[in-house]
Amino acid sequence: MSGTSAALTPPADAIRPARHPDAPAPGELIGAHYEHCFGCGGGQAHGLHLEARAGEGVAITAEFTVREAHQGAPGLAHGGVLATALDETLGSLNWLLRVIAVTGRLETDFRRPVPVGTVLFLEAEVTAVAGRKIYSTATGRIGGPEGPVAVRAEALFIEVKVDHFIENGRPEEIRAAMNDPDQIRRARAFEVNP
Ligand SMILES: CCCCC/C=C\C/C=C\C/C=C\C/C=C/CCCC(=O)SCCNC(=O)CCNC(=O)[C@H](O)C(C)(C)COP(=O)(O)OP(=O)(O)OC[C@H]1O[C@@H](n2cnc3c(N)ncnc32)[C@H](O)[C@@H]1OP(=O)(O)O
Repeated sequence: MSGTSAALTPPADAIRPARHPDAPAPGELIGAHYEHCFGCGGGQAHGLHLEARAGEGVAITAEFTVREAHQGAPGLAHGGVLATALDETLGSLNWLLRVIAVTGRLETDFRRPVPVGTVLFLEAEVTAVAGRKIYSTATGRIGGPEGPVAVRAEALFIEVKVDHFIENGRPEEIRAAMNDPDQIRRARAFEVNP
């Protein structure tokens, strides 16, 4: 059973997404946007350590290896962790648009169980943009990049100003992120439409 709610259907006046001229080249690895991000950061021992690469157009590919810490049922990935992998991959798309955006809505279909040790091959693309609303879709396959679909998602991201993080985040982490010596990561965390 699957379907998409009305909130994830772009309005009639939505436009096609435009890849930013300075977006990373297709095939280029997109590093972590934040060291302590549970989805992509290297500083999270039990995090997903998801690795994403720029694709053609406004598309991303990513890989995530399910580890013991990611179980829900014995030997199987937790559904929330799989949703995180989809969310993280979808979130990385915004780097190709050079827009800061947060997940407003994420609808997920779980089609096959995903055992520990499995590599999840993810693909995501932006399908439409309407004002601050960014519509996107993602799939996660097992057994190889062309393998069967285990999970898929439709999402709505909402563009925000950097103030969203500064006003809502905990001051300790905000200060530390602003002082990050990695200039690219700092820019990804805090620049708006550079
Ligand atoms: C330490 C700093 C680190 C900073 C990192 C920052 C950036 C990183 C840069 C690059 C990113 C790279 C990778 C990212 C990887 C991460 C992936 C994970 C992403 C996440 O995991 S991120 C966390 C979860 N996420 C939230 O924590 C959001 C909580 N939420 C809110 O903060 C507000 O809710 C907000 C801002 C979303 C909207 O609030 P708002 O006041 O600005 O705007 P408003 O409500 O008016 O909505 C405007 C229009 O969107 C429609 N709309 C809104 N929400 C909707 C919904 N759910 N369903 C259907 N439609 C919706 C309205 O209906 C209206 O539509 P209309 O314009 O047609 O009326």
